[in-house]
Amino acid sequence: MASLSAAISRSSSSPCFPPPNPNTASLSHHRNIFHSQCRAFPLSRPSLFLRKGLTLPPGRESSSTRICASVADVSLNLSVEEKQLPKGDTWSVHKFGGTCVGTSQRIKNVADIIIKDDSERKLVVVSAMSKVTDMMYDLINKAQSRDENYVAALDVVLEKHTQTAHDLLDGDHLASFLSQLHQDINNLKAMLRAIYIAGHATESFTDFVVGHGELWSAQMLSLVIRKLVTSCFPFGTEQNGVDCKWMDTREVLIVNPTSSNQVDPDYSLSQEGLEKWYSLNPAKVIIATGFIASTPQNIPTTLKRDGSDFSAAIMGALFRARQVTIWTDVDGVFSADPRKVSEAVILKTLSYQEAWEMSYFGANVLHPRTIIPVMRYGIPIIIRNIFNLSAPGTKICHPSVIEDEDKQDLQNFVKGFATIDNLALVNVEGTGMAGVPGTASAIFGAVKDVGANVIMISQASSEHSVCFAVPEKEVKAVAEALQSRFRQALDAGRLSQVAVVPNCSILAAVGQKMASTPGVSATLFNALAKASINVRAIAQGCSEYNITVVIKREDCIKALRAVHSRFYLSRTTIAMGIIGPGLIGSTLLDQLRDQASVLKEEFNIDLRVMGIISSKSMLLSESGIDLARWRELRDEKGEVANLDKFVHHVHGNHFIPNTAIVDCTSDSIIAGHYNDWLRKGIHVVTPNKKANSGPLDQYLSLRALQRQSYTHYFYEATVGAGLPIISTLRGLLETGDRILQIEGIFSGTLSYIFNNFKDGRAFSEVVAEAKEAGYTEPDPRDDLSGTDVARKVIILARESGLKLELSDIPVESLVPEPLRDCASAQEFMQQLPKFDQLLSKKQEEAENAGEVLRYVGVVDVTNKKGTVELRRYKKDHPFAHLSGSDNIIAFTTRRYQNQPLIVRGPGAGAQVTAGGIFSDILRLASYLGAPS
Ligand SMILES: NC(=O)C1=CN([C@@H]2O[C@H](COP(=O)(O)OP(=O)(O)OC[C@H]3O[C@@H](n4cnc5c(N)ncnc54)[C@H](OP(=O)(O)O)[C@@H]3O)[C@@H](O)[C@H]2O)C=CC1
Ligand SMILES: N[C@@H](CC=O)C(=O)O
Ligand code: NA
Repeated sequence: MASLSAAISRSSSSPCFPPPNPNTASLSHHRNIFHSQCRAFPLSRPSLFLRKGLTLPPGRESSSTRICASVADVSLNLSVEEKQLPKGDTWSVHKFGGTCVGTSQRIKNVADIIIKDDSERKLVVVSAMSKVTDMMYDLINKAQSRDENYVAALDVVLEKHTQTAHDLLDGDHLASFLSQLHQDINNLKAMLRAIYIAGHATESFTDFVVGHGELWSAQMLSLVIRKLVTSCFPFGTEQNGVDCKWMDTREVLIVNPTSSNQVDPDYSLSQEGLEKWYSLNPAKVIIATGFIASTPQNIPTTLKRDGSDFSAAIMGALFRARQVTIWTDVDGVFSADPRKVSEAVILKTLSYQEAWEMSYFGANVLHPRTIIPVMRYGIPIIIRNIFNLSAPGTKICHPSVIEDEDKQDLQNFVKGFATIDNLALVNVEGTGMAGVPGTASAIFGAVKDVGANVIMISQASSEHSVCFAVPEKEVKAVAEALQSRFRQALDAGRLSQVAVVPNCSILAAVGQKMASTPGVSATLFNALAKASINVRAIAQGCSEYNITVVIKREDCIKALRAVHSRFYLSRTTIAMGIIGPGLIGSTLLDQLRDQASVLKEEFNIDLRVMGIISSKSMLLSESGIDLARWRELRDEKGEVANLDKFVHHVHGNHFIPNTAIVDCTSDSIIAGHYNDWLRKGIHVVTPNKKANSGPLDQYLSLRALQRQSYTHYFYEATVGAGLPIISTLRGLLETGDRILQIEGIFSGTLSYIFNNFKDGRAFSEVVAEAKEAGYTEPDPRDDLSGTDVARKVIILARESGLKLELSDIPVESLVPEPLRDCASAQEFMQQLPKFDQLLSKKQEEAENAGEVLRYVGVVDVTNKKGTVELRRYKKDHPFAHLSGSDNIIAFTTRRYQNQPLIVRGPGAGAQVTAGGIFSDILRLASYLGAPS
């Protein structure tokens, strides 16, 4: 060691290490380091002098003064008043990190943002260009490990800044910057040489070298601003950019090291330094170096991790700024880690305390120490994304401000969720602990002795156990220490065990208003219970800023999603599974696609189609299928249909509060699952008539189950498609009316056929048109046979309280006898023209009698029976005046006895049917709490 210090001492006069140039402030620091390193001299006076700002000896002006003066310095002509630091609302502070100034284009963008900020005065803190700080550390590492490559590495640093300066500057600005840069590089070369010779760099040497990145970026930015503003105001004086100065914060910011490799700002010395600096450099725009500072002994130092954020916060406090904006590359603080929770949102506001809590739990928020300086003066910090200026960012401020702004916001109760993984729980248990003072002290004393960090503690008031979480890697030592510390108590049975529960995670909910809002923890635990997450331990501080639960590590993401969605997703977010993307299903998907954003924005209804299944294939999605592309996605990512897997997927995501299955098939097997789905809490919406017109006992049990379970089953489109038939009937019944008869034309297909089967047209041709128009059932024989009408009659009859089976309704089939057993609908359609005469004859007979044919259904509630038949009506009868696929349904009731209540309109077709299903889905959302 003796030889090393000798080498350093010698190097001061060595030709390899040129004597410091007294003309620059940075070199006066340089000399201080060098002196303190050699322990040969006390602090040099010139630098202290500078910071005190009393006088500047000739040739000893600060580098900032020098650079500004090289353009035109009018500041020295200002009055004493103008040289006094104005504080308060006029200042806005910005901090730009390394990525924000990573390229010349980005530096220009930063300059643009600063110019556009219309605050009266601006203080801008900049970091070194991205990667430069690492490059500077690398120089030191190379030099002290005697690697000659430090020289080449320094050339790279020089080249990077030279290139950037050429991109950004020209004329005098460029010349003055390059001259300073070369001077600095030469000095660094000399210092690095000394480090190379010594094979060692002290902390202050390192801090001095590393801080150059900030010096260069601050100088460049200030010159770019001058240049840009000058080009905008070529004839101006004050606006012409002269009023922008750069600040070497080592001349202002004074900090004291603390024991934990941190620093504490010395506010009064810094304030003094700032006043002096400002009296020499009064400016409305100041570009200050982040990260670097000096000790009270004038030794260069840094503000350590996240130092530039800290610099900005301290500056904000010193200037009593209006606000401090921290520019980064994210839109703000998320409500949860967006890599784990795709639904995570950017928080508009956070209180200072909430920001602390979130950052403790590893969220990407400011380091707590960054918040302290501004919190003292209630200065808000805004975190914004430089790459997305349209995002307003997250504002961290005093809670009273938040209350004013966000009174309505429910999510204010719990702001965010965070997790800590790789923990173990330690449980010390035994009857001998209760009422014995000192037990907790003995437990945590033993933990401290092995240097473990206790992350959370929980003790039940029965005092029979103390449980705490420590990092997994420390748990073995902790357990051993406790076993040994409590050996006697364990042997004597006063303690029953020291148990370790490995593989745990902590989930924390953070929110200031949790303290004053009853039910927050109930909601949290309810969400965990719903997702089947077992909670191992719980802690809530008296401040109630966070509730912490310990869970199994494997449950962590599931738990995070479950609780996040409970607080952040709208209560009317519905995970939907669509079965049967045929004519009606695919029309529904298109309607959902077109309407989804309006529903979300205006009604807070968030409908997510998590799966689509046909009889052959299915498409599943974790967060919701893009409905603009579902057909392509099905072709690309579709898998073989598996109904169980489908239902499990749609219902099993744990993070969407509601599930609905929409059955758009006409399949009775699918309808047979409704019971099971409702039992599981899955809501069902369908146009499929099979469940309600199937076996009576199954129908009755389905309805009973629905009523008991608070799970909803809607089927308006089963009768009259989108027409309000079921809802009208329900309305009458529920308000105490008595239904006497429901009579009508219930088949859109048969209505269309008989509205158009005239003027000598062929029956089969009109049937083909009805099929083409999408009015028919998948197999048109279901319509022509009268079965479809019979099913509707049964549905309405049962709705009215009649206990009828489908077989109780006699039907008159229009399907020619020989075609009833055709293998397929297609074959039936091909054969049908052969039988056209059958119906033509009936039609002619009616026509000749001045009548029309209509296929009607009747629910005779009084006589408890239903009928379905082809009838003839006079041409002046209301049923004779229909068009298209019109249905007409007349309700004769006690209230509507003389004049029946009539509902009429298109009763078939893809759009109106899908619209009816969609309307049922919205009815479900409104039952779940959507605004009306
Ligand atoms: N058309 C209208 O005006 C009205 C229709 N409705 C009802 O709407 C429903 C749908 O009619 P529509 O769209 O015309 O029929 P489609 O035949 O066009 O579509 C039926 C869909 O269901 C799928 N499917 C059938 N069985 C299964 C199964 N077991 N599992 C999964 N998917 C299955 C089919 O898939 P794949 O293609 O693979 O077989 C197809 O995607 C019917 O119940 C009908 O009564 C109600 C009111 C009016
Ligand atoms: N095929 C049916 C469709 C509606 O239920 C009809 O024609 O009415
Ligand atoms: Na309807």
